[in-house]
Amino acid sequence: MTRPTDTDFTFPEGFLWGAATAAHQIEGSPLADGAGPSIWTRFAHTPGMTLNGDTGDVACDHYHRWKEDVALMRELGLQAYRFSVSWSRILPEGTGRVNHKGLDFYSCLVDELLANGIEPLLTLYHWDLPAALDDRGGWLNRDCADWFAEYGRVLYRALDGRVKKWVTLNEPWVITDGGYLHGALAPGHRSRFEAPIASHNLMRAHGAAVQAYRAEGKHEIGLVVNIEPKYPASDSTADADATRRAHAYMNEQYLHPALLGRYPPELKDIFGDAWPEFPEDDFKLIVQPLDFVGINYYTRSVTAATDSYPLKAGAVRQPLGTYTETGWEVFPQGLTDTLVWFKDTYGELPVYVTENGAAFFDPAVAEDGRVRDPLRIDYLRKHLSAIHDAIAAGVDVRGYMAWSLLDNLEWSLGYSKRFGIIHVNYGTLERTPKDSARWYSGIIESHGRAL
Ligand SMILES: N#[N+]C[C@@H]1[C@@H](O)[C@H](O)[C@@H](O)[C@@H]2O[C@H]12
Repeated sequence: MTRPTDTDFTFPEGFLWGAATAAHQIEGSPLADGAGPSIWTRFAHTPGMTLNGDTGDVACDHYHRWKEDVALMRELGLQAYRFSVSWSRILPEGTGRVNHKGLDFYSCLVDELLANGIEPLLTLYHWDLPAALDDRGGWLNRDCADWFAEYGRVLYRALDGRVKKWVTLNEPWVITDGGYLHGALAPGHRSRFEAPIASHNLMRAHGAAVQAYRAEGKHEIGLVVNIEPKYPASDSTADADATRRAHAYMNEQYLHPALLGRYPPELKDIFGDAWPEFPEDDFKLIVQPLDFVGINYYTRSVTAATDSYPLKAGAVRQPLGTYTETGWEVFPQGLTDTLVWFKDTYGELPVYVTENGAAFFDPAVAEDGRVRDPLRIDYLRKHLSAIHDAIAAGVDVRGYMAWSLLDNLEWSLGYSKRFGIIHVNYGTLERTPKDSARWYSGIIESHGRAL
């Protein structure tokens, strides 16, 4: 990675600098104003499912503090804010009756963002399926494509024009690997037979939501995936094969159907008799022209053959590596490699880095009011430089959303991991911009030249 000089280091004109969150992780008040429960409301209230029994009942109380949070975004000079909508605030039963108080919350948030010169990037689905739809089979029910398109249409009609960048799904790999294969995330299923069905239906729902947008909307829509580049632990055939399987399973399983209209062949090997024969017609729905793809990047995996189920591949800890609080290696080159791989594999489609960040053990707010988080500044600096290297290599990267705006609910890990550039005191809910927020503010102001 080259260390740029001030003169030659620029990000493209219009490169969008922002931060990201998700509804269930920050809002709190999951049942307020007529909202219905989601699978995460249920999952977190099921004993043993989350660390310390942590729930999203309060979270960062963004549901009541959204104006304060937008003011903080303005203070930091954010140009964009990526957030998600809680489906069951809009449609408490998942389909049918619209809860207008829920719609009003997001309409007011969007207006406040726009009034402060901040562009909204709206994610339709960031893991919090209405519980009422899970009762009808959730992502295992092929009707989910119609449900999701109906939900999208309600939001498109209400917000399109004020919202000009839409995302259908956030990280379908995590939704199925966590929620249907290994059971660590809501709805907590553990089935190698269910996981491929949920994955496929998520992609059908993605296609249906994009189709619905093309009929209603006039702006941009895309898909957000998490990509973790895989590097073989040795030059053995076993490790090379394991790396190929892991790459296909995590990195190609959703982009291939969405952009190429087919699954990577390794998936049939991985799932064996649990891999269904999907109707060819499904791919006509799944493949829809996209305006961009969002890539969430956190780390890499040095991959070796293991007896893990069903992948038979696993990550090898690097003895000289630097690791975050979530056990992820800090490897900025992996972001450059990922962005170049995306362009080489899928072509010239515009890309946003829609999440990038790290959990470190942050100190409390000091007496001088600062939260000193040098490791996060170093992480963000190196990954922004890595993006610049990818841009220099010809990748059309359009923006960067730091994960996350606020310390928040890290799903099953509860409040134990802090990813925010803004510290949240979970007792008082007081917000304090960390040193990394002040640093990032300077990066935005200099359009990256201060890196
Ligand atoms: N873990 N972790 C941090 C972060 C998670 O908080 C987000 O909700 C996901 O989109 C993605 O997994 C990344």
